[in-house]
Amino acid sequence: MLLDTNRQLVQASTKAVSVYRRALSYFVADWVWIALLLALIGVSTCVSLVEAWPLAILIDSVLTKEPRADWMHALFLSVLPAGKTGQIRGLVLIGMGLQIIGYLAWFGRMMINYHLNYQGTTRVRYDLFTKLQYLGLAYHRSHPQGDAIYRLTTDALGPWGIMETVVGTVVAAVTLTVMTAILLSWNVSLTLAAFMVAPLMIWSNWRFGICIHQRALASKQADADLTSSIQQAMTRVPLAQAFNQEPHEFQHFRGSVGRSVRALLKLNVQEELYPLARDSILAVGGAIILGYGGYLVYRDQFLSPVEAGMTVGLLIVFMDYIRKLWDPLKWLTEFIAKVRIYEAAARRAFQILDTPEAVTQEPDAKSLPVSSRTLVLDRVGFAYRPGQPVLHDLCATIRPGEMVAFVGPSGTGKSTLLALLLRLYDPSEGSLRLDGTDARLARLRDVRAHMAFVSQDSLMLSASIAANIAYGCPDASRYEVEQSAELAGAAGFINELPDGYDTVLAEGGLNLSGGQRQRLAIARALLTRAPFLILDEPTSALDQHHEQLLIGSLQMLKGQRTIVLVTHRLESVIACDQIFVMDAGRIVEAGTHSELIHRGGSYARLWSPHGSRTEPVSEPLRPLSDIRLVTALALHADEGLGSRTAKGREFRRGRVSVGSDAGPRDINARSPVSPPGQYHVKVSYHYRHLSHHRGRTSSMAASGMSRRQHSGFLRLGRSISDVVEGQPVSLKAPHALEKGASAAQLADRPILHHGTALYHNDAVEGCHGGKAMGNGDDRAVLRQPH
Ligand SMILES: Nc1ncnc2c1ncn2[C@@H]1O[C@H](COP(=O)(O)OP(=O)(O)OP(=O)(O)O)[C@@H](O)[C@H]1O
Repeated sequence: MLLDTNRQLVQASTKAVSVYRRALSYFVADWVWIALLLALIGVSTCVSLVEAWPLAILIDSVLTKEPRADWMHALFLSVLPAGKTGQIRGLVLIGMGLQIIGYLAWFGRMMINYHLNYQGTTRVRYDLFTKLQYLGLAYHRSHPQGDAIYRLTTDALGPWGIMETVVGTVVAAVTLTVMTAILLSWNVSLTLAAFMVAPLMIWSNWRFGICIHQRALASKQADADLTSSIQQAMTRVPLAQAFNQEPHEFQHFRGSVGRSVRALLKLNVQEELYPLARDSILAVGGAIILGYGGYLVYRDQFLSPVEAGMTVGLLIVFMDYIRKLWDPLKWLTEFIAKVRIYEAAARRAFQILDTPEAVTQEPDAKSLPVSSRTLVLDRVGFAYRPGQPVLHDLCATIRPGEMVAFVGPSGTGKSTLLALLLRLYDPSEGSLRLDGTDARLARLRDVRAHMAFVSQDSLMLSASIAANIAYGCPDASRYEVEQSAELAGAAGFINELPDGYDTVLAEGGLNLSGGQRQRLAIARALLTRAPFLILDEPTSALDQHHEQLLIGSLQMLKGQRTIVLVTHRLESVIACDQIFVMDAGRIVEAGTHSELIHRGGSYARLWSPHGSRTEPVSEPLRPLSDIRLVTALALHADEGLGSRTAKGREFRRGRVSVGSDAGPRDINARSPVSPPGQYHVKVSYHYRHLSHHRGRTSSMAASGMSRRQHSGFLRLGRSISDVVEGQPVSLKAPHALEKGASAAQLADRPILHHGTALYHNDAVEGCHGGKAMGNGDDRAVLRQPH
């Protein structure tokens, strides 16, 4: 039993020593400053040892006929002039000089102390912050944010506290030894009398030290709880308001404040009792020295004069030394209690540094340059907690440029799988491979650089919209930022804000709607140009119109980027190359939309649980004749350039070329316009005026053919090949295809804004949304040609 206790004690002290060593290691780089600090401490100590001496010399050697003969008096007198007034002046100057040197040394010590404190603590905070940034979701989800903030701000001071306490204690031990030796050399009995109060000092230091330590810890904990509870309450404000829980929240807050105040008060009582006890003991010590020392002076100077006996000057020095003994004694007796407070704080800080990371990088991890790659899930399994797997045996191959979706009921592990793709966790079983390389064997940064992620919660910074979009790509130009916003369907609402892209968002982007935040998050991901776009419920907060726009944009990116989509909105996955249906952590079906519908399994049931949802695609899509788009674009171009009407003109040989990342290409009947998105469009066409005569239209022979050519930006909401008869399609274009107009200037405008009359071959059957130009909600219904 005793052996066990001893072993535990040894283990505890070994651990403590390792904490101290680790804490001190943060100051090793500042060894020059530490050496200077020690030198200044030496100066201060020497000054404090001699500063009472000028008065003693004055009384015992200058203001008497017979100067004392000991070495200290001899030393002082040797530097003083011979005359009494000169000696008095000299002593005044020495006393003043000592005081000034003492203050300067103190000032230097304080400055170095601050410097060391800030340098070391900054290093600890850098380490902590970096570690917190890299710690996995598992850590952050299981620890309150307030706790991390407290450790980073307050506990990070622990290593400096240890450093300060250790240095202070070493200096105190040296000072105490030197003072005791000096006192003993002068007068043993008075020194022993003076030390009669030492046990009391030690006891009071020990007793208050422990008590203050415990109460400081309790107060720290109460403070940390208060910070956490405020931080959590702030995030719950909307919830509290919605459920009328403000009074309850206040009660909760009052409870936390009460606990913090009570803990602080208990600490304050001890902190104030301590100097009371200290001063009382000092008063007792002072009385003993004054009484006994006074008696010794009386005895040695008057009763039976002794040459080397006690003098008034020596008594003054004694009184001064005894007062100064308190500090080193205090340091020594408080050492344990004090260092424990800092040790506890340092431990809490080091706990974070020692937390194992959920995802680590192998020392010889491979570099994996960013490139389009085939992603293979090879029998992937994962468990958050041992023995409770949430993913089982997932197998899939996702080729570059494919758009794939994972769908299935809530809680089946879709988001968990996305977290594995981002390497926020590593699979417990099986592997994820990028072009055959196990993601675990590649550099973490490289794997993550392949992925642009849109999370469910669309986190926003308190910064401008442009900065929010450019978060993952800070070097992006304003034009690129605007293009991403355009693709994500965010440009419309951004341009309507008074400060546009420079609008500064409130914390968490709370001055935007959920859908607007989601579109910004999508723009942010699109801007990174990472080959994989990972989207977790990207349309959950979008209305149907913006959902369509986004899906259109994603389809446009198909082929250029690999898109991995998790969604419950099955309309979004129709165009996916592969749809993986998950249930209870397994992939239970895989295929295209029509394959899965025809199979009549889980997907078909998800799609139409009660047989009520209309299946939108039962036949393979038939593209509209692209020439109609050409004509429509040509007509629109003409409209956009200010012609009052397209009526009265006949258009011929329309030619539209579009510029995309792959370079400009012509659109004609053989090269269908696909996919949707934003294009730089050049339109050239020939036309001639028509004359209307009694309801019949004929060519105005005299006018002949004219040629027009224009260019600008055009946004095409959906691929023409996806247009399904009877379904609304959003064909958006700027109101003018002007030369040199920027994407931002050209806000969404309806291309099909005047109804059928403008368009040939009945491509447009109708248009709702009004005739006004600039109504961004206009939609047209295209009809398949017969
Ligand atoms: N950090 C976590 N620790 C422990 N279990 C978790 C954690 N995150 C999720 N889970 C559990 O893992 C399972 C899968 O969750 P996940 O969020 O991946 O499902 P999901 O299919 O994305 O759900 P939803 O469609 O509702 O978003 C759930 O049972 C969930 O409770």
